[in-house]
Amino acid sequence: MSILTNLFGSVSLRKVRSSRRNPSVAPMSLREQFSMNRGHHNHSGREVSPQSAMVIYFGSQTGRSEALANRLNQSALKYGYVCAIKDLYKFDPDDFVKESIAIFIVSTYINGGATDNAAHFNFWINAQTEAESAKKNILRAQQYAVFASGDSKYADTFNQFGIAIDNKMHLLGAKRILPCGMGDANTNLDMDYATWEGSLWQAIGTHNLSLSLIENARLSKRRMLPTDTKLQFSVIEVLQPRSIDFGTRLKKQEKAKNHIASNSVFFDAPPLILDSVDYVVSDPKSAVLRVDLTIDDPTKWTYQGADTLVLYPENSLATAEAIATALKFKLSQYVQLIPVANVPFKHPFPSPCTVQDILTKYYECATVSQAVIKNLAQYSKETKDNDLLNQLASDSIMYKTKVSDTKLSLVGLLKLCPSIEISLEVFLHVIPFMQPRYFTIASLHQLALATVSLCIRVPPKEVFNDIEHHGGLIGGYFTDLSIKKEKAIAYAQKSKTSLGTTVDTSQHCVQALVFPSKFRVGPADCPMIMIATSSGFAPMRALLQERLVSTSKLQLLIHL
Ligand SMILES: Cc1cc2nc3c(=O)[nH]c(=O)nc-3n(C[C@H](O)[C@H](O)[C@H](O)COP(=O)(O)O)c2cc1C
Repeated sequence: MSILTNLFGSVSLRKVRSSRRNPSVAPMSLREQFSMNRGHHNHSGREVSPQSAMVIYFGSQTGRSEALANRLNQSALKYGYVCAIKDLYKFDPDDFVKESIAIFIVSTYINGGATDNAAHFNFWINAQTEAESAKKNILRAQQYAVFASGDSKYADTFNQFGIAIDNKMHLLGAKRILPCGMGDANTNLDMDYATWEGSLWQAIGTHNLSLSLIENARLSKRRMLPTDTKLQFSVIEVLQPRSIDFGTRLKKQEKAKNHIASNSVFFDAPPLILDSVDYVVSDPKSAVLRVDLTIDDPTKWTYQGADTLVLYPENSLATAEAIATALKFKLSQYVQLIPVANVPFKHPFPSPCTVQDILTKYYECATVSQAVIKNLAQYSKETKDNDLLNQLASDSIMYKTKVSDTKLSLVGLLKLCPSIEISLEVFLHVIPFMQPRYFTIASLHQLALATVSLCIRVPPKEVFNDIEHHGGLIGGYFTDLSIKKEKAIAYAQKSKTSLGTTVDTSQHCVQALVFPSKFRVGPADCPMIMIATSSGFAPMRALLQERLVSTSKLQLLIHL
């Protein structure tokens, strides 16, 4: 307790603004200032109200410091304090001098300078002199803390901007709450931040409310997870980020063990654009789709016939909407992921990200396994639903007849058991990640330079129209894409006369990669025998095309 008192004493204000006007009012400590404002949560964040106890300013180029500012805001809310986040781009000196506690979370950029959004704040603070500040009596009552975010690879200018702000604020007479935090993206920025944040709360005098912040989140959330699931990350709601450049950041973070994307191709694969989807076989029992994709940038993308295309499908928007409605998620909400300390972690989706993107791109929402049903059972509020889910989870025959054979989707299951209530955070630990699908390419690059063709076996057409039953994710995915393409063309044609609009392909592009395959044709004079059914025809089409290119005298015998 004496440590706390010491810490607390060291950051107490001599006088806050209101008490300065009235000498008879006793000075308030930082904790008292916070306490005065307890209960007035500012969830929307960035609008700073005059009575805000703490304003968090961030200077960020690619979003890391912005994300850390969100984390601090979230912690403050948990502790019940009024808090606001402000982009330094919107820095207003008139507001600033009235704010009693300012926290800066700032990254350093080129030559140790400010980030772009902090440029005019940097200009302002550099223009302030100690003498002027004393004369005008500004900043003297302000308390501040700085977390500098940088990279020790920039040895000479490591965290220079953050350090400069810390020194200058001190020089201008503001009271330093704790020493400048030194975040290093070259080692473990998250850990550096967590340590600094712990010290900040300790300095503020609240460390008796919890252990450390991340530890606290882990303990409180664990109880809500299914018994055999470990919390790997928590999810916080954030405002639309100023900069979303997760891919770039992730590449730079590759060295940090705990921060590798579960699959980095999510973020930087050059896209293919859907050209056409046709049924080459369509009978009531089975069907084969032929899909032609156009290569967006032929300089970055090449393949050989019969190579493997690794494709990342998406759930339909209708599916995401139905799940969001059933579970009361807000599709347009941005969420940020916070890794739990000391738990090995891989990014399941870019962070920040909208709930819509998470549900459509990064989680498998078509099929439901018995394991998923077992976990969901723990969140059903009505006995009837609970019993049914537990039966489906434990009885394989019942699962087969009611789920597997009927192709019941996650949406269908949520409709069947409407009392399931689950938070987004838990949902994202219960539902499996989206897995890539592998297809043999059925075309030859030399023949069709900008095209990739696929032959895909799918269930019959009709099933795709019903989101409560899945007809295989891939068939539904390509059907959806072709609808989006038709809409984009119709829109472009409608607008063409007045605006000369071209087709917006962004809505019907596909994220995919190529893996080399072992299927190769032998020398041109060597006979080939190929036997295939259904979509097994795909590699043959590619190999035949290759033969066509390599020989002028092709003799073809086809037996159907
Ligand atoms: C072009 C460039 C210049 C940088 N210069 C410095 C520097 O001089 N000192 C430093 O500590 N970090 C430097 N960094 C590292 C960034 O500060 C670090 O990656 C930071 O975490 C980025 O945060 P942000 O996402 O909030 O912009 C630089 C990064 C880039 C890309």
